[in-house]
Amino acid sequence: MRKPKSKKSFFRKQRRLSEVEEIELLESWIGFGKPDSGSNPLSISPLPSNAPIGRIDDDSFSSYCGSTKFDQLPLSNKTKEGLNDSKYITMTEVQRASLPHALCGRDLLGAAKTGSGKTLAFIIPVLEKLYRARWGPEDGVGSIIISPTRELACQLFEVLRSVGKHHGFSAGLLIGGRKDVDTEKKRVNDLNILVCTPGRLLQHMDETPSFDCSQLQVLVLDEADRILDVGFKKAVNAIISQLPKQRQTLLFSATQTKSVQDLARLSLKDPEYLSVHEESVTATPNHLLQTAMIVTLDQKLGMLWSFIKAHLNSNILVFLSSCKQVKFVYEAFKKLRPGIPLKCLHGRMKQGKRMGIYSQICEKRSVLFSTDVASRGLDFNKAVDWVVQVDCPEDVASYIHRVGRTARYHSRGRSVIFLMPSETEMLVKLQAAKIPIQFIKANTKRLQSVSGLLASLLVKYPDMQSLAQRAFITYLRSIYLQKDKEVFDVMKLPIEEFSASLGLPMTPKVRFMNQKTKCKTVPEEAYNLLQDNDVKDTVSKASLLQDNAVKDIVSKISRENLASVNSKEEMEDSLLLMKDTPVQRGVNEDAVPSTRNLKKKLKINVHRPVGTRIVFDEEGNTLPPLAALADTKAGNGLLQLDIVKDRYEKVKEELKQQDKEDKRQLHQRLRENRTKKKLKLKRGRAEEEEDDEMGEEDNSASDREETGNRSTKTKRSKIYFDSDIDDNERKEENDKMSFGADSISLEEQEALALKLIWSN
Ligand SMILES: Nc1ncnc2c1ncn2[C@@H]1O[C@H](COP(=O)(O)OP(=O)(O)OP(=O)(O)O)[C@@H](O)[C@H]1O
Repeated sequence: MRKPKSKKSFFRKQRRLSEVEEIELLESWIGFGKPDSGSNPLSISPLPSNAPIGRIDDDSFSSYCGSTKFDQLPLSNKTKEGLNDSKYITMTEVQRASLPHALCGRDLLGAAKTGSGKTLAFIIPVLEKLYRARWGPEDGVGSIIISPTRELACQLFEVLRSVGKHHGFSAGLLIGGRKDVDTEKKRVNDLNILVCTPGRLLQHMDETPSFDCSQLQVLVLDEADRILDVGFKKAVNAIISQLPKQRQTLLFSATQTKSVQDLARLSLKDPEYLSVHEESVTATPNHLLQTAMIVTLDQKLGMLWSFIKAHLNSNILVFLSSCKQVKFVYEAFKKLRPGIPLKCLHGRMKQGKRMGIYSQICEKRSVLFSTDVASRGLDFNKAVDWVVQVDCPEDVASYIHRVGRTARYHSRGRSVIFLMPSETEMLVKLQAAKIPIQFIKANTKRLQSVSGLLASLLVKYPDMQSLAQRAFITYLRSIYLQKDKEVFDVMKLPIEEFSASLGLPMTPKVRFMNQKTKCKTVPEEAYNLLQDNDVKDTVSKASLLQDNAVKDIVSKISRENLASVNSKEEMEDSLLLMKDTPVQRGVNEDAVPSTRNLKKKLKINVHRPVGTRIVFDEEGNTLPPLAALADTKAGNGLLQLDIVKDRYEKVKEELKQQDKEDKRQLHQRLRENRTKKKLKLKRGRAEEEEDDEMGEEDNSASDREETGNRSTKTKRSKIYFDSDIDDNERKEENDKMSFGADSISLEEQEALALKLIWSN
């Protein structure tokens, strides 16, 4: 709802200085007209008397373009002091390129690699613009900085606080997940700079009566392409419709949008497009060493576990595709105790906890399991050594942002992505986007399988079983919902093996997957073409076909196009081997990490008897081998295996029954709860009506309170989604709302309505 224009604008006009006064003011604090030709090699030309406030003429503009240090720019002393205190002396490339334009008041689209210092490129102009306009508390909101996630908003707020600490502006952090909305509502209009997520900002625009942005001077969208993305489309359109058109707009991201439609929504005025690293050989930071491995879905967790065990002294950021997967892997690995602190971060966590995790990861060696909530903008104090992408990102932009959490500013970093054989098309896309990746193989001697351990955990901790089931379903759903069908095909996934790899005794039903189409993925003729009987016995049909797909894709990638990477020795690692890199050597089919070989070598132990005791050493290693299977190697192996299989089947059956019973009980409980809630609501309304009749003579204060309460009771509150609950989860919520398995049937609803009528 657009509010009527306040009287403030009128007073502000009255307060505005004459042009001459403005120029004098500028001169007094930025030293125009007094070039220090002695110490400063780049003397600053005086501002012409007719230059509008906040703009630099063409001559002086070009001299600023050559500046390399912040103190060579016409910045206020307060900003300069703030920069000095924060140890920002020399400008980065993106700052050098964008600051002169932004200080001229131009609209900007800035694109530069991750970790290249884009934050200061918009924080400084925000401070300067308001300073030049002599913004004060009574002027209200002068600048809005929008970030797609809460953590990033907090980080931006901290940078603003440290660089702007000598200024007198008030700034506020408006993000979801905070309960004190009412306090925020009272104070939001006194703030000059808002750092916020789209959901919370829109909530204030809609619900806070005094909220006024009509005087806005600068709008900043950090991670602009994400904010202009479909996920935020409605919220952003609603926000922009309430902002004045006369403003400066700054858009920054490592993967900038050029979509005319997107930009039209922002009504940019003759914007400058600065793509700082467009000429660069790579789209990712130069100090980042990127690798890829072919890992089948059922081997992912074993590979991740082995990776963590091989890098116990590193800070590792692990990306998974959904909150539920993060929860499961985090809980399971925590119980298996790898010997390094584990943390998790996802959109479903309480805000306080999320912030705690974020600051902890900046300090210690640890492993952080996260959804894409941590993929954009977060700096982690340059502390991340490794980025591991267990699940493939949705697109190239996502990949760039994820790996960009390491190798920030001048620091080094490494990354590895686990690609399933069916996802190798992603490599072609990454290569086309100038991302240099080396293929690596795992050192099979160091690989440890965890599926057996997980199966035991699931028996020991029943809660873990539902976590595993949900992780399984949400993963498949996330693949199913992916837009890029060239890369993501849920029908190509080895579902049974995946389920077993999570330790599940049986494969959960996946409603959205049609079994018939599933069979189509592996045509019988294609399988028969493979003559190797030995292989036929041991390897699933699906993985064989996927092997061929890998080879096809790898052959597409030409050696010449790959940018040079650091020496092999540097990358040789105890777990990751660089020796056979088919991408670099050209096509060598033998060198392609075959799922067949991996499968043999990994020996995933899905048939280990459930409930077998696991013994750990002090580092969290399991003490091998598990007795039952060790015996199979001995003479009585077959007999032992039969016993184990029998027991496994029995437990499987028991769990199946238990599962059915649990589901039945859960449904019953949900039904009861709903009935209770409805009855309670009904009773509450009846009481209120009674109170109304009795309390007609109450004083006005209590009347007001009553009206307020009632309005909150009857008002259907709007849901402001925060960005950082991942899209899949959101879709899932919607699914639940519309087709929820637990929703009551029509008959039940009718019965319930009758019950309510009779109870009156
Ligand atoms: N001029 C500078 N001098 C020294 N350090 C700097 C400078 N500018 C930025 N940095 C540091 O570089 C790191 C990355 O900066 P920043 O977070 O702004 O990068 P970014 O380009 O916004 O990254 P992303 O694309 O991931 O959001 C930060 O730790 C920041 O403190």
